[in-house]
Amino acid sequence: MSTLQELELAATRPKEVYGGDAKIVCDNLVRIYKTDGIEVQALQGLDLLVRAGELVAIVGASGSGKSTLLNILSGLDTPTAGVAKVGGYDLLTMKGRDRLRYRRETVGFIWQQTARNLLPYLNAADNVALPMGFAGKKRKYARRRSTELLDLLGVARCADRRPGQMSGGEQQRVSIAVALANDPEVVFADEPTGELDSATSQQVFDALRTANGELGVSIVVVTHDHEVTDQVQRTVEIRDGRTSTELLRRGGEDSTAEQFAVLDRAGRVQLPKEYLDALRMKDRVRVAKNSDHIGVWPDLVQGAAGSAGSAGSAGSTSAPSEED
Ligand SMILES: Nc1ncnc2c1ncn2[C@@H]1O[C@H](COP(=O)(O)OP(=O)(O)OP(=O)(O)O)[C@@H](O)[C@H]1O
Repeated sequence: MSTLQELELAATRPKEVYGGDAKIVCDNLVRIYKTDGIEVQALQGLDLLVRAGELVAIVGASGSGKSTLLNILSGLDTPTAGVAKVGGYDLLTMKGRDRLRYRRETVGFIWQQTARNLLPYLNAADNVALPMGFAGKKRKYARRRSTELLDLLGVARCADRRPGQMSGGEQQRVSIAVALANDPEVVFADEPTGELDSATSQQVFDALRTANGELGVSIVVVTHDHEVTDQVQRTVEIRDGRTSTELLRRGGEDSTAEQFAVLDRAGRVQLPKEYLDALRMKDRVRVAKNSDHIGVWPDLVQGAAGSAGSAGSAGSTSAPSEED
């Protein structure tokens, strides 16, 4: 039993903060839309951590909640409940002036439609210099940084061209330079290659990787395209408003990706639907702890009887084999 002194000490000890020093922390994020009295839970307790310097893809089918998440992380929408923090900004409590500074200096954006990224009547150099002007940077500095960024992303030749005089891939690479102009901590890219062919998409991803590697900026790419997995080290899948599985690519470019399930703070794991369907797992599964893994088996008795909820049935199934 704890002494009073021990309890007092525990109470004064700083609590461990979820996510620690992660650049993006989403903890049990909920967004409910209400239209005509009908509620839609677009995000249903989403957890996500993105560390400094990571290049992460967030994928999900249409309606899974990607745009909702992106709108919250970009400061355009406010979540209903939960925690959402980016670069130290609390997105639930952030107000007017902070919101402006956050959107101008802490994060950068690349949208699918070029028209949202670049002004058609400015050349590439001026497009990149523009956000620096808004942030109060000197013209000379803006010029120099604009040249450096266009050079880094392989589009120095476009400096004097307007968007209409560039290819789609060049426009997106200039858009990356615009997003990086104010040296943000995180860049969000919404379907950045959605309108491009695969060779051009490759160039855009090469540019994103260069920005990530050379400048150390965290980059989050949101897309419905699962092929993106080949381009990044970590892919997080959203399903039904929650992060479900992660694919991690450890090692070099040619390494194969390993699939992981997300384990939340309450110990919940969402198993991939195809695994559940293949083994006809429903309502309840048997679990057993082994020295180095936890096994999960279908409840065979329940499956055979077609019944759900009969107490004790899990205990009466045959013992799982160690091969699983
Ligand atoms: N403004 C809104 N009002 C009501 N429901 C909404 C609103 N925006 C999104 N939803 C609903 O929330 C859920 C998640 O939508 P969201 O747009 O975030 O998904 P998504 O993964 O971005 O889909 P897509 O790839 O098609 O853009 C969907 O069921 C959608 O119908």
